[in-house]
Amino acid sequence: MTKLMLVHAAEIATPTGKEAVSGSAMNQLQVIHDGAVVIEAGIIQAVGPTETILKNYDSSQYSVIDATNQSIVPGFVDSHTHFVFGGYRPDEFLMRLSGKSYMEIMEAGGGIENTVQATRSSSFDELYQSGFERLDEMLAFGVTTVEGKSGYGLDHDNEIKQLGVMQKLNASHPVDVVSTFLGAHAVPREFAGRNSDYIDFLISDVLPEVASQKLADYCDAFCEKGVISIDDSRRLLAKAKALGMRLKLHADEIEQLGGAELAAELGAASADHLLEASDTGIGRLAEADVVATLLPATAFCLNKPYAPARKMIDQGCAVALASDLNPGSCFTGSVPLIFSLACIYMKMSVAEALTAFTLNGAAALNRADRIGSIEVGKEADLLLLKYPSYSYLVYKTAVNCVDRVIKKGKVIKN
Ligand SMILES: N=CN[C@@H](CCC(=O)O)C(=O)O
Ligand SMILES: [Zn+2]
Repeated sequence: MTKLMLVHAAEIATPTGKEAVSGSAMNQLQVIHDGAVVIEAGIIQAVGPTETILKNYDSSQYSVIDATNQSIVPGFVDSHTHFVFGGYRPDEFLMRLSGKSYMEIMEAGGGIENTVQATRSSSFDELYQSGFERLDEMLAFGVTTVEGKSGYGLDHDNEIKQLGVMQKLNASHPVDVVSTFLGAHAVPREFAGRNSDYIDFLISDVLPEVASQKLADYCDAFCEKGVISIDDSRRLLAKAKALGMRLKLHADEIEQLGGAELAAELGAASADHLLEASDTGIGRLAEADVVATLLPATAFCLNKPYAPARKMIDQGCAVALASDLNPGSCFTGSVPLIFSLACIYMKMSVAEALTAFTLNGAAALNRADRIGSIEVGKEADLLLLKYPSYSYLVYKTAVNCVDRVIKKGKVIKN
């Protein structure tokens, strides 16, 4: 049994609780100075001042890490990514730099469809290998749990292939992978102009297998003008819910369609993007306890206005932050970049951003009872930062502050 003790951390900073934290409570962290954490069998046994912990626990029975001059925060939970895919799309990035919009590129046959072709022609092993390397990169930023979506297969076999890759990555990589079925990411060429027929196909030919074989925990749709309509999203997600799956929704990213309202109506775990969410939609998310997952690196890469995080928190929403790592709109999983964007441009406090990237990310994956905070009984997913306070996550601007990563009580990145 691995027994680990971290002592003399300049600061242990964590949100607390077993569910999403909303509104003004997002700003309330528990901060312990000269703190210690006791871990046995991957589970946190005690957290407190080092002096108290050393009185109650015999340190000679533990591997001890001296965290002097360092701070400890929970492992980051990146609750929205598309990290399993074939091929790259740098040409589209350059097209956007010279003025083309994301939707113009997609409508001209590029965008997601490009990655669909490359993913279909990639083998399972190729996707597994590149997925593994991307998880390594995320781990280096302190991400200990990641959500990954299918949605680059858009046919039966290739959607199942992507989900299978994520299942194997979850079993073999130290980072935990939570899978989402995003067959409704776009309408593939074979179904061009027959959007509702494509949703019928997903409902009859793919979704039942995904649900019954437990290939994904969540079902999601890119609910956007010209992609998947509100009605088709509702039909698909209602069916997924009836089959026992939990729901997410790409909502109100580019146009205000009422995606936030739909996510609330269906009781989704999260509504994601929300750059254009209406005031009514924001109110509904707060009422229905749907986590508002914001992806500022995407707004940054697309040069769009950021989601109204301040308004959402002030209106009582639980906000999560995630990367949206994908080969098109946002090819970065940079946690430090996201902290900077959230605090400098979205007016979140560093404490709110930390809550958003840990406990609320965990809540967006229905795992807040197990991960997302440094509390007795939770899995020991912790980060030792190179600096003495969590405020350096923003103060040391856009630079990785993570020194060591502890996953389920084991040091996995030194
Ligand atoms: N908006 C839709 N899906 C992704 C982009 C996927 C892609 O362009 O490949 C997103 O969340 O940003
Ligand atoms: Zn996405």
